Amino acid sequence: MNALAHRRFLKMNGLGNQITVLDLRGTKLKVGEAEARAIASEPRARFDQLMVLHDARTPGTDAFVSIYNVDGSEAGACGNGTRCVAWAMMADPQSGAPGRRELLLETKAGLLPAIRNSEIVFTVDMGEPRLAWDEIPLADPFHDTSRFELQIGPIDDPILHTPCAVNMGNPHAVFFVDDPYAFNLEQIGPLLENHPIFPDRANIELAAVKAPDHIVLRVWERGAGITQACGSGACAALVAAVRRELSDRKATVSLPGGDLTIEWRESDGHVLMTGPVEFEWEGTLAPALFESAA
Ligand SMILES: N[C@@H](CCC[C@H](N)C(=O)O)C(=O)O
Repeated sequence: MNALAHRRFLKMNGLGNQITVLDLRGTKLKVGEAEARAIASEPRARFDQLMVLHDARTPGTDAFVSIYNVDGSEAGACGNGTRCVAWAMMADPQSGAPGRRELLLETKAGLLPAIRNSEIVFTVDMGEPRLAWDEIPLADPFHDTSRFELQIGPIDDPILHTPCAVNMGNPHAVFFVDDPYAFNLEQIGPLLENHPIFPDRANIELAAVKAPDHIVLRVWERGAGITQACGSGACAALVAAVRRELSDRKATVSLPGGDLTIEWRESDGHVLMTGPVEFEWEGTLAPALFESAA
């Protein structure tokens, strides 16, 4: 395979979460922070997250996936992007493996089995949430991360306070509120994402439990800002709601871009995320974008 050939990319979305899938399997090419930012500046390849496919590293897996936010930072998990990768590998008429209904992906956060339920609906096993303070990670040793001390706004009348921390392959802080749309997330999001309590920064969720099986959610994403949907954020919100005894272990999570079904499975503690993907267009990226990493 010629490493300097133009590389095909797929522009997709998962409930409006903008995803670009770039297949570098069969090459030694890599994308780093600078390359990710350069690709994000290409109008047709612009993304919230870039999913880069590499040859499998672990026997039994189908591909290793590197994940980048639009600011160039690397993430361990992206639920919506993983469903898009599953479509690209199982259903894309050009590169998909026809007939394949299951595959096993690997990211730096671990193994992610994916199942194709129908033409565009996929379930990803997002694994077990990590809940200890140093696994989130938090800067201070909170014994109970289901309600830890953090607030913004006036000390005696905070705007938001006492979130629940969950690591779903990436760090999340879930604030329970009555109406997620009543907050200026554009303003609050960056303050909380970069709060010193989060040494690796964090994704910030505003969640309202409307019924034991229904959560309304908005997310400020680390490295990407407000997105239409965040799959790992939806998983974190469900896990946080169960930890607070606010919801059932299976619920619909309604995001601005649409609904995901999330289940925190009792039998093995894994979190399953089910939802659709949409293919938008394909294009090619010039080799110059990868030269520095070749
Ligand atoms: N949109 C994603 C989450 C992507 C990663 C996140 N911004 C981070 O840096 O942790 C999803 O669907 O899970």
